[in-house]
Amino acid sequence: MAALCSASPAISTAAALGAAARRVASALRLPAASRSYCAAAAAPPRGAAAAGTLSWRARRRFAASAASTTTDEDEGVEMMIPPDNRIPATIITGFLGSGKTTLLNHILTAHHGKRIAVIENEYGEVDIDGSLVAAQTTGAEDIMMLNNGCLCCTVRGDLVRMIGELVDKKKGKFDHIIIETTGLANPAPIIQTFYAEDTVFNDVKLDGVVTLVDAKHARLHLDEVKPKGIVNEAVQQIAYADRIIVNKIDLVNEPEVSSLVERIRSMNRMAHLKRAEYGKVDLDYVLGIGGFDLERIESAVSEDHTEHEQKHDHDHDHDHDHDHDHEHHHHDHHNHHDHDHKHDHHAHDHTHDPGVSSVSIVCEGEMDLEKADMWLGNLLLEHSEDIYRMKGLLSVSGMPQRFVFQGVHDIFQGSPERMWEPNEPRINKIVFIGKNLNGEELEKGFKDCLLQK
Ligand SMILES: Nc1nc2c(ncn2[C@@H]2O[C@H](COP(=O)(O)OP(=O)(O)OP(=O)(O)O)[C@@H](O)[C@H]2O)c(=O)[nH]1
Repeated sequence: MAALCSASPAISTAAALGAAARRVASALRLPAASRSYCAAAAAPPRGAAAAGTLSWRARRRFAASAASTTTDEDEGVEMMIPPDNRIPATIITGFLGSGKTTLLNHILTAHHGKRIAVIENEYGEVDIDGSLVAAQTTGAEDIMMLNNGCLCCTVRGDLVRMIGELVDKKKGKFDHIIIETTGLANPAPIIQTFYAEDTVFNDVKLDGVVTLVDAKHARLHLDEVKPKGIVNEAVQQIAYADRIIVNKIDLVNEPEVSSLVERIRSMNRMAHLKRAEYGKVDLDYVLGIGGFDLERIESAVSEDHTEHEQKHDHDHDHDHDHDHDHEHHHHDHHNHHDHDHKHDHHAHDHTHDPGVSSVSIVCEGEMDLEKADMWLGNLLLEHSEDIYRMKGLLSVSGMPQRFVFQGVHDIFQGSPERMWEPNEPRINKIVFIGKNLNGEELEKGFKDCLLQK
């Protein structure tokens, strides 16, 4: 497993810290020769495949995303690496009755030219939803049912088997897989399946997690206090989303929607958010979104901030209607050219929800790789259970490219991306979504990794 970036001295240092730290450490700490290429590692989801396999997977992924910068040292591996033409898969989640099937039906009956295979997980139901039967005759290439339990727990193995079957028997006959989870599913283990299982990982890539939120009832579920150790699925579904659809807005008034949107934003500011009736959104909002592609991370991270600074710009996907005013809006990221000093931005730490929140940190300067390595390693070692989602963009000292990364708990992937422009401000950004996040500590830890001048 340590062979991922084996020349890295940080691996041995981090070994003492344990598996998660070691892998994260190897993700950032690279021998100079391979920095431009091999730059990531993944930790195994709990109970998943061996770490060595995952490291290899990670390497393959990153090589695919940074193939143009291969070094001799890695050529042997690179030659084994196919281009990433795996089939994209979208997870549709959302609490019971939030409108998942309605959205699925909308997708299947729309004219998008995509051939879609559907895996539908109905908890304890036997028959396919009536509306889907109609859809089956039009849009769906294949519909498979998982009826005997919930995807996130008892039938994960069935999901793996079904994806395997789809790929074996029907490869080339469909372009996209949509998985509709039960309303009670926690998306985390389902996401992890895409990284942990060879049969899935080799042929299928996770495109994104789309979460439906019932505008009328969501509050009830979000407020529900669960017994110790039991997750609130409604919260989890929002926290892991790449796209959020606040559905059923016809059933509530505007202030109610706005306050719900504000609350959702406090839990996940990385996801795009739209309001809808009967799941009616543009298809490119939900399909082909690349929420798990490193190439898209920068926009995800950037939008997180521009949203707060461009409250009145409605030209893009975000719902800007949240009316809570942050004190930190005043920085203009576009004016960094005018600054010749280090310009730090404050962490946005939302505390509306005592459980899940998001913390975003932006600061200018160059990261000390070793420090960032150790910090992130230790952080994940101690808090990977609480850190649901993480995305970032770093300016690493000595690395000519921008380094992008994303993570889900202890699964971490990162890669050098495009070159920094000569006059481009070296801005580092990181966004966390999770439980019990301490914004101040995170901000301090992140900024302490900056190279001291
Ligand atoms: N008024 C209103 N009803 C909606 C809307 N979207 C969906 N519904 C209705 O809400 C009910 C539940 O929708 P589904 O799409 O079955 O919800 P689901 O999330 O798949 O439900 P489960 O599979 O049971 O978790 C259906 O009767 C839908 O017709 C909406 O925007 N407005």
